[in-house]
Amino acid sequence: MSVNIKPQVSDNKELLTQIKEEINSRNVKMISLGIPDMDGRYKGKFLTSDYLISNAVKKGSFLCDILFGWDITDEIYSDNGLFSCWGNGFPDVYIKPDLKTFRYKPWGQNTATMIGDLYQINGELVEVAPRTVLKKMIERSEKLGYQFSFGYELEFYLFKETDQSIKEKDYRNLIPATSLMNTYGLVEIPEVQIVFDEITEYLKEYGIAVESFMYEAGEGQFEMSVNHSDPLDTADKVMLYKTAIREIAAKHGLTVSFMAKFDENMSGSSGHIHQSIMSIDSPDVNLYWDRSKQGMSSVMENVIGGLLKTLPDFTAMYCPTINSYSRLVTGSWTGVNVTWGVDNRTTALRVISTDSKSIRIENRIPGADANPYLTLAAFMASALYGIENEIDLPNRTDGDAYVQEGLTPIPLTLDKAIEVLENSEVAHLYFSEEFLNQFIYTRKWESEKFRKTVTEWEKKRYLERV
Ligand SMILES: NC(=O)CC[C@H](N)C(=O)O
Repeated sequence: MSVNIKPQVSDNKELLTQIKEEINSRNVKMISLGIPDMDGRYKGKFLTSDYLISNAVKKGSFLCDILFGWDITDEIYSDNGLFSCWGNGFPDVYIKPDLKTFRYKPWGQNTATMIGDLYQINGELVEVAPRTVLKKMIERSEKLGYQFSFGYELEFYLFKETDQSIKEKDYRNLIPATSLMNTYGLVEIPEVQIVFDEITEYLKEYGIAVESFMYEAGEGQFEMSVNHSDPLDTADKVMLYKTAIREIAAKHGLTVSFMAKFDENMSGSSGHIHQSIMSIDSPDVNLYWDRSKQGMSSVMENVIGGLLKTLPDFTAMYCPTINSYSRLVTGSWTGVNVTWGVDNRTTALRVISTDSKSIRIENRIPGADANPYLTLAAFMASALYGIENEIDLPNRTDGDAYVQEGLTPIPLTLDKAIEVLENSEVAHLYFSEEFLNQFIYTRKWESEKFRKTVTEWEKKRYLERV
């Protein structure tokens, strides 16, 4: 929830009054109203504040359902059986704003943002929309009495480039914002510091708390985390955070990349997820802590059991692009096998069991390129599966998980990950058929596009040799 809106208010009438006050006092002219698409990107329309208040808050804002009919480059999918396709004539759907998400945009041109839910004209929620998918998973967890809490770490690269210069250079020889590898370095570089001062200041006013930033293990790579919150709020924040950093960096002539592995010689960009579970009845009690043991509870053991059992099933959601898999390599600080450990950064799951409040599980598989609504839904499905079936705690891995024998690898290509997801019983128990079909189709499409591509690597390797 935005800091602009008083958090305790849940009544729509009162929220609307506050939004009107914000619009007037800050002279907001345009409001971007959007939803996450299948890749977790913020898509929708800019509405005038007058139109939003007089019309769209009640009736929603209409747009073509093509948002789920094309890929990341806006190329239209060819299957006429999809939710959105030529065969259906691309009808309208509408976004109904979630009033709690209103945020004044301090770096904008008298603008604010809102996120909504996507409905069909008949009033039904769009089943394939990622925010619908996550909301349904939340409903399911709440019915069982669980309130999930998530924090999100994101790594990204900053380049001294614009969209135009990157195109002109044909994506080669991009200049990083810092050209020295200096992980955890505390040397202040004024031109970088200014950007991060602005980002943290603006994000704070925007209602997205960021505690720190650091130089990561790549030239021009940084890490900045989104503080923990409930699943929907976290996913909303991650989507807006990515958009915000992109916009603020662009003001300084910089381009941000959340690609999982932009260069094989540089560190990958992760989207590590930190997670714990509270009881709905006592939201301050972390159910992962067992007081009598001064450590991990049986709920936490079951969750780890469920997560490990289904890590391969959901790898396609944690690593959704062709490029995601170039990040998953030995020694890259990411998990590559189905393992858990205590404060072990070589395993897929890292248990952080400091104290009764902050005991949690870090999932180190997801990349920064993943859709946060789907990574959180997948995480929740695995956790609920573990709890509902009382899955035993698997053996823990100590030491270097990259070199130990007998460990099961997670799927290491998109094709493999799609195949496992398609055959997953658990996925079909926790996600709707309509969503799974759409998601799997879109990932197969990515894979097929790549299969037909001749890469630079292939040319350099084979051209005059074979
Ligand atoms: N902060 C870290 O642990 C490094 C993570 C690593 N860059 C990854 O891609 O997973």
